[in-house]
Amino acid sequence: MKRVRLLVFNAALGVLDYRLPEGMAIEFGSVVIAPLGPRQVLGIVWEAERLKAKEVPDAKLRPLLEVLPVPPLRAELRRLIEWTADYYCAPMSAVARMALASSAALRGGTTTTEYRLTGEEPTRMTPQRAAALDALQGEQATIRELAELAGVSEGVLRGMVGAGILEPVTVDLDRPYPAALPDFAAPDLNPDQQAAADAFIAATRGHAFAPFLLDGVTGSGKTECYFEAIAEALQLGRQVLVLLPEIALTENFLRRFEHRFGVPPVLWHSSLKSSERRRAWRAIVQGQAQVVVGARSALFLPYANLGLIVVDEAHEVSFKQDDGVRYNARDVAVIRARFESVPVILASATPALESMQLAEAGVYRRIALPDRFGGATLPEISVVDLRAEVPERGRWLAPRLVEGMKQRLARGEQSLLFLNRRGYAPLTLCRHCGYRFQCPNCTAWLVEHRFSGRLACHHCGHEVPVPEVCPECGTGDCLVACGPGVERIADEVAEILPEARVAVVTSDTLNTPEAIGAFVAAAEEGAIDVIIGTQLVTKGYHFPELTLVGVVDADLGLEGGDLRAAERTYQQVAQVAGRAGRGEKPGEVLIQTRHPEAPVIAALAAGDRDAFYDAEAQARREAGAPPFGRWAAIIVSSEDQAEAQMAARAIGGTRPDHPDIMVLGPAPAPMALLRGRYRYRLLINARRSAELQRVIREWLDALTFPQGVRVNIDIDPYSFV
Ligand SMILES: Nc1ncnc2c1ncn2[C@@H]1O[C@H](COP(=O)(O)OP(=O)(O)OP(=O)(O)O)[C@@H](O)[C@H]1O
Ligand SMILES: [Zn+2]
Repeated sequence: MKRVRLLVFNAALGVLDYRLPEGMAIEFGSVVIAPLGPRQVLGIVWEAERLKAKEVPDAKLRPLLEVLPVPPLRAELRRLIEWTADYYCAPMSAVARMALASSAALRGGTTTTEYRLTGEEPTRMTPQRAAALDALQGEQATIRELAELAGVSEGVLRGMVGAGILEPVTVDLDRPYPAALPDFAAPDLNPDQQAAADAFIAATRGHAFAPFLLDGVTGSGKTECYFEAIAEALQLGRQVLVLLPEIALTENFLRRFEHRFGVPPVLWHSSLKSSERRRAWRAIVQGQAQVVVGARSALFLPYANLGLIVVDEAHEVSFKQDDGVRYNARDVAVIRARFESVPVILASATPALESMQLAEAGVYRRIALPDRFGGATLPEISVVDLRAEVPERGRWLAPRLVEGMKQRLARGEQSLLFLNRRGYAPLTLCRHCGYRFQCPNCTAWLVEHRFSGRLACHHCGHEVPVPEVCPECGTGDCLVACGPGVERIADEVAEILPEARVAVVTSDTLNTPEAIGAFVAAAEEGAIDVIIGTQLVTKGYHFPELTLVGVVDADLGLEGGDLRAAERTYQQVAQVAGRAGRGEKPGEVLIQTRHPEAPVIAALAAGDRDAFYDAEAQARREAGAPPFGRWAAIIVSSEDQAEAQMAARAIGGTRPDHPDIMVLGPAPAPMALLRGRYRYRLLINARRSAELQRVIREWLDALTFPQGVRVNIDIDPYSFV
């Protein structure tokens, strides 16, 4: 009899033993189906000595049912799953789920059925059918996805299939992706770039763990350098993973990649259609997908023969996942590279302090690109002290910035205004009674969006139409907007530069690949004079005619208790400043602030990056903050406030007594109510030497909580709300 230990996809059970039936062939990493009570469960065959399970006598073991027809997860990936679960105190099954990503892809079947419009007019028209006809032009997807797109029920669409208005199409999931050509359009690199590329190429050939920090100023051509390493991996027949911080950047990357290698890379992100997802996953496990570019979820996929990992814009906070498994994709990418014995390149113009520190300690090899490519110079940065240079009443742009924009418009150049606030105004209140619009589910104001005529919560998605009268006092026409969002700045620009063509760029307006593509094309063609955007436009883009950048409110990021607030402000402003003057014409940056004396603003104005990093490192060292000490958070939540508070107190009351660990709280979270759940937080500060995870696990494992209470552990937290 042979015993098999499974990691099962059920967080409560975790690990279970089974019997291997006669004639069934498995290996470690095989993906299998096993019985669980009256149901079935997915599992991965694991090394028994690495997973603890409840001892069950042989006679009681039930047999495995089936081995799925996919390659077993390789040992390197199994080790990564173990490491991630252990480090982030997450269930292993939750981590492993990210490797499998699509249960449909596991189930044989190399084709699937999608539907599209036939062009046939319905003989019986209904409002739903009309809506579907309208929304589904040019679309092809499963019934469920089409129903979502069109906002009608699946039943309506099935009826349309019956009536011949929609037709099925068989999609081949194993049709190969076209081959990328390493020599399609190789650039001439300048000497610095060549040195960087040579180091990356040698490491890629070497097939050993080699972490790099590619620290190059904005516009230095970091992408071109790591493209050379990708070309080398392609020559060697090895796969490459490129992680980008957000989907919005992939469109731009795609175009550059295609320009360099002749074909687009394979995309991976959360909004892929199910057929695209299945096709990509299968090509990834079979090694046919050569270069995969994606958001952080691409990190755990079962690559057949990974040869290189690139993390671009590696300083970005969005690499940290803030729900489910709370991992940092940048850090786990380095760990994956170590298990896979491959190089990993972290690229950024504004590296995280943590990465700088590791480079200084010699753990990462730092490769510098100190100059912009092609003789372009870094922009001239100056500070606009809003206390001295006051914008006109009811306006937000200081006269100097307005003047600069007028000049750019007259010269046919572009300006970019950065304000990290979506919508029209962050707070709306009643002039008559002072009523403030607040989200019923969250500790947050509702943000007015004039484009859509709605008040929206940016945390839970709650939305209401902007009311005619105040819901509190019933007065009409009494709502006042407080503070600016990008939409309000757009109104101001329309008043001061009525002839300017303006694009507002936020996740509300740029939410599809088509919209992003159209924006980039318009900006490149010079069809846009003024871009007004959130952090979405701060990085990655290259518009040669853009010569003026205005930071509308540099103080915004410094509010709130985030321990990395100064660093984040530095990065955002330096990145957005880096969009100016990338072509032949020099760039200018104006930073509006009420605190010109703040160290981060002063460092930005002086262009003194080292001074900023030194001061920041010093402050963190004194606070025992990362990378010198460590933080962890425990977040307790429940729909019942008393229950949440009690659970938080129980945790606080049993805090470990440990010389290297300090526990702060529990206290109500700054976001005390989020999506209808009451939240309490504990913050843990530890020395690097403390076995932080073990201490937290033992501490919490000893407690039991009511059903409705969720206790989340956040190791190396970025969010302090
Ligand atoms: N060797 C080269 N030959 C031709 N064009 C180049 C070369 N190096 C860089 N460029 C061009 O210069 C521009 C800036 O390069 P790139 O966008 O890679 O810079 P970056 O370092 O990633 O900047 P950022 O951090 O600001 O995004 C791009 O349009 C790129 O195509
Ligand atoms: Zn809300």
